[in-house]
Amino acid sequence: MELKDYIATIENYPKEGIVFRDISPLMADGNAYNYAATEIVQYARDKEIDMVVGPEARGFIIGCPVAFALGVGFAPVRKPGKLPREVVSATYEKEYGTDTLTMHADSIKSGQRVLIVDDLLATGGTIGATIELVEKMGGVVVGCAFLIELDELKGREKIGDYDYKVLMHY
Ligand SMILES: O=P(O)(O)OC[C@H]1O[C@H](OP(=O)(O)OP(=O)(O)O)[C@H](O)[C@@H]1O
Ligand SMILES: Nc1ncnc2[nH]cnc12
Repeated sequence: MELKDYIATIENYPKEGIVFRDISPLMADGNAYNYAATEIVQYARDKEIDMVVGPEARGFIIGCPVAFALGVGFAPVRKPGKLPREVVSATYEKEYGTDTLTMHADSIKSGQRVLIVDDLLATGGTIGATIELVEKMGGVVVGCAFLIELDELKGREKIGDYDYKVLMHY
């Protein structure tokens, strides 16, 4: 299946100069959605994953079906103020200023093997902070999977030597 047929490209959204890659046509097509999630499940199958972790909001869309298919739990990464119990936090640099992500402090047990799933890798700030959060709780990041990588933004550098899988490059 040619997954790029299910990605909409919107120029100058949400700001002038940004080329937005929209996954909603892929989500709207049952075969494409199933195919994409299954590709990630196959990547993860032999990694003995204990938990899938995904950043809000689009990381939930692809991370939850992957966790369900693997028969493991899903732990959300959220923006500050959204989780009601004790959290761990990680702050990362954005193009202008900083941003913070949080997870419930008990959402990963020490030694658990974690797959991080998100829709898109851009500058890598989100994946870098998510790896930091998982490791703060003693989790072991055994893989990272994305539908899309925007190669020019070099988010790959934030992943370093961690294993990763991408279904589409732009
Ligand atoms: O590699 P980065 O530069 O960190 O960018 C990638 C992140 O940006 C988008 O999420 P966004 O923060 O727009 O939130 P959303 O999923 O709620 O739309 C995308 O879903 C990734 O999580
Ligand atoms: N160009 C882009 N398209 C869609 N989601 C994004 N998240 C960060 N950059 C993005």
